[in-house]
Amino acid sequence: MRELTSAVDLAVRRLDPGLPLPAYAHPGDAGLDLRATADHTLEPGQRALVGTGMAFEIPPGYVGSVHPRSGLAARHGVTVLNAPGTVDSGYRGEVKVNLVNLDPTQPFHVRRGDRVAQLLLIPVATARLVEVDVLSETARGDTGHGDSGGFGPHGG
Ligand SMILES: O=c1ccn([C@H]2C[C@H](O)[C@@H](COP(=O)(O)OP(=O)(O)OP(=O)(O)O)O2)c(=O)[nH]1
Ligand SMILES: [Mg+2]
Repeated sequence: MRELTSAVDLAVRRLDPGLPLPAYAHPGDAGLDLRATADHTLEPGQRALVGTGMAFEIPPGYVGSVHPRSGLAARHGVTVLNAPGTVDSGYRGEVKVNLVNLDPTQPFHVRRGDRVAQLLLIPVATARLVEVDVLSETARGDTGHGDSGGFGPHGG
């Protein structure tokens, strides 16, 4: 893979100096892996707000997006309850991960230092609302929620 040609500066404060900075596991990865500051046991169906020990200064025009790790979901049924979590650019507190164990039978053990989620830095527009009486016409109009067909090879 070619070297990164562009990256956005992201200020980070380590509230827990014992943990490494969040990092991309591979060049080209979209998410910085976030680690847990403490041990947690999640019984089936249980959730926990897991500290990451990191506070960020998300640049204006961006949002920090807290995503699940697909390996945790596939192997253990563990995901981020509010996925994707929204870290506002004005937020200066510790980023926390609302981790939930959806496995019906197996408890899940988080250990300090485990990578529990990933943070994506995503451009986001701020809307300036313009109230109107009529919206512009389109081919779709107001159809949605499956109006174009269901699932399956033939569109259902
Ligand atoms: O997964 C997440 C989601 C949010 N936050 C922090 C950063 C974010 O800026 C703040 C508020 O999040 P959000 O707007 O999603 O929550 P809310 O329920 O609307 O709370 P508030 O009224 O404080 O905005 O909480 C996290 O640390 N992790
Ligand atoms: Mg909010």
